[in-house]
Amino acid sequence: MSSELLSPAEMTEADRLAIATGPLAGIDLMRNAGAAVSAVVLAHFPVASRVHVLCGPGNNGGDGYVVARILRDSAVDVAVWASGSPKAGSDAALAASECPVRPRPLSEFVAETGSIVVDALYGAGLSKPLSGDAARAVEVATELSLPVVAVDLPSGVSGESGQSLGQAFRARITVTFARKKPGHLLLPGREMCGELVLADIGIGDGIVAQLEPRTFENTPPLWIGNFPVPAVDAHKYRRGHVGVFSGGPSATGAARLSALAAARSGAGAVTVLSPANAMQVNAAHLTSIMLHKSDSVADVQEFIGRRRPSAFVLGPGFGVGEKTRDFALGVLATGQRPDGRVDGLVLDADGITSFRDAPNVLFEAARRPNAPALVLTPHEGEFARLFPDIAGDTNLSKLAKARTAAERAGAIVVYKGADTVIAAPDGRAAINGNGAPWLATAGSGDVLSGIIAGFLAQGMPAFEAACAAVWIHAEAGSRFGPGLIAEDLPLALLPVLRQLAERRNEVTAG
Ligand SMILES: NC(=O)C1=CN([C@@H]2O[C@H](COP(=O)(O)OP(=O)(O)OC[C@H]3O[C@@H](n4cnc5c(N)ncnc54)[C@H](O)[C@@H]3O)[C@@H](O)[C@H]2O)[C@@H](O)CC1
Ligand SMILES: [K+]
Repeated sequence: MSSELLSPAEMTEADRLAIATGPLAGIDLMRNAGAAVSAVVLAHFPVASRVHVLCGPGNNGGDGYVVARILRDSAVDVAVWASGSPKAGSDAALAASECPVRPRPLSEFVAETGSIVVDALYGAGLSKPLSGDAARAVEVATELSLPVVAVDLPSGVSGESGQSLGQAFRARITVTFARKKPGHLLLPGREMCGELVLADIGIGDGIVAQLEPRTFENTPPLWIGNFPVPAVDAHKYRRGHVGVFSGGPSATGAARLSALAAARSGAGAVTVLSPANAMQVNAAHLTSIMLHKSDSVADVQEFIGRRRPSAFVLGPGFGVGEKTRDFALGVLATGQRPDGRVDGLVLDADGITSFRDAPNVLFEAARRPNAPALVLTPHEGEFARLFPDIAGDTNLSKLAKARTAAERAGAIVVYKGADTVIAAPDGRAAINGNGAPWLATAGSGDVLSGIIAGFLAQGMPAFEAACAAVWIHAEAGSRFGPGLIAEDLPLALLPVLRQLAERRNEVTAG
């Protein structure tokens, strides 16, 4: 499955395995990589006056020497600027020996407007910030606004984290090999890469499978097989019943947004659980969505026992405090009760913040055997409240942070942002790449929580439910575009859901 992502270390291992297994040798993979990059350069910049290929000392530089040879063979005016020379006997040294363009030292690098830069300085092997000649080369390219085609990764960007420690190339196009890396999707890496091209260099799916990757790009193939489509004889309660907790009389809108989203994502029934003093305002705004008074944990338990909801949303507009903690722990404790177990709880916003002083109480409840699946949906600030030490660890990427948090909490963690990461306690994680700035609008997160609960209620496993919801929410937002407000989102889901339902049917039929 090509939604797998490989860390730089995993990619090195994939290279090693592929070479050990044959039939391709290291130099063949390098020639394929160089050929893929040259094809991109020729296709995108057919009238470039000159191509400057910057070659580092490792295999990334090796790819660069192949590019220079192929472009020269295609009658392109090519200059090669080298930082150090490849180790004797390496694939890169062989590629350099086959390159007819005599390299000049990177320290003398000069370029002219109208030319193109191929950045083959460092890729997977980047081990420290760019300095000296490499940093100056970034400045030259930036100053002249030269289009940069990056080999594997823009030099200076970490394939692991997407962070750049110092200077880094900002590429127009990045050509990577076999599988994308986390740094291609995590910010700011995603932006530094420009357009991303994934090239097959002959590392087979079987080789990648041997590594058992646990990180994925969040795209439909990851979860379409679990995407819920109602059976012909569907009954509304068999399509799942979602309960959404409403805040007090002046904070009811968030819960209604969640409720509407849960309903639109296919839950057969949705109930807003409202404090007595907000019943009237909720009643005035609800039609197909049901309303139930609930002021205490006992009220919630009575509702669960009688109405058998399968998933809850708690947090949007609910307020921070003891009542929130009691309700969350009450729902999680249904795993220990004979009279109605709930499948899942989505804890968002105030639901998360309420546990800032006692996160372990929440995590212990989520870890108890048979407990409902807990899905936490923090943005950066909320994440730091629940996991201050993880949030503050500058050695961890956003991916590693979400993964560590999920393991600690025994919960699915949806670490929101323009590069949302979804992580499961079993180590799986997905990075979302279809986010759009239009989604940064009040109430957008409430809608996301509702979609997750809607899928949980329909029996989708929690990791897949969270991944699907994040992708669909982002897709709906980016298709809607400018002017989007949260009220628009539940309806904007429809064309996205329709296409997915059709695709799911094809998967089932096929
Ligand atoms: N056989 C293979 O392993 C293949 C590798 N490929 C290419 O090989 C690359 C990885 O090659 P390498 O592992 O040799 O790593 P790199 O070529 O990315 O860099 C390794 C070298 O650069 C030095 N270095 C790293 N960061 C530096 C910095 N900021 N300043 C100065 N020196 C620095 C390291 O000490 C090391 O000597 C991939 O990105 C890809 O482009 C492709 O050719 C496909 C086949
Ligand atoms: K590079």
